[in-house]
Amino acid sequence: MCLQDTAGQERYRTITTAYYRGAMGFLLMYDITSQESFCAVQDWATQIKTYSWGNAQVVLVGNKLDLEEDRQVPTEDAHRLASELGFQFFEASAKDNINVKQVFDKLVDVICEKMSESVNGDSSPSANQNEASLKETPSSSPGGCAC
Ligand SMILES: Nc1nc2c(ncn2[C@@H]2O[C@H](COP(=O)(O)OP(=O)(O)OP(=O)(O)O)[C@@H](O)[C@H]2O)c(=O)[nH]1
Repeated sequence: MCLQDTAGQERYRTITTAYYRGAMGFLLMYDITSQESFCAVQDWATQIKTYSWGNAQVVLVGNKLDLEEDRQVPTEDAHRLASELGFQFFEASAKDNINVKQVFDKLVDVICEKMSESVNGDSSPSANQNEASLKETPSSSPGGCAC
């Protein structure tokens, strides 16, 4: 398994999209103490849908669960957005090692499920199909985000 950590900053966006092609899965992370980072999730999802292979799987992860007292993003909002986008969803803390293993296990699981569906002829992975796994942009403003 090869893991790439792409830069989250806007100015590196053109570079990071080059890494999307060929990726079988994505961990799309936001910070539960930052509404701004959550508001960017929809944009990242669109980027992934545009530049990745059609069968790429995504797990949405709200990080910094150890900072519950500073939470700005309600779990329900993120859960709703993940459902709308067709993503798995976890809250985690890299700092306190909460749900870190589970996040990676889930991503590998969903990738393997998709691969076995492909082998069984339910879908075929090919570059830039983009329609197989990633749902279209939700019609309404996702997750009550005010951005
Ligand atoms: N409290 C807490 N802080 C964290 C956690 N994960 C990361 N941080 C801190 O958040 C800051 C940003 O972490 P990074 O790993 O640089 O975040 P990033 O999203 O990779 O940043 P980019 O390089 O812009 O993509 C650092 O100060 C980390 O120490 C966490 O689970 N809990």
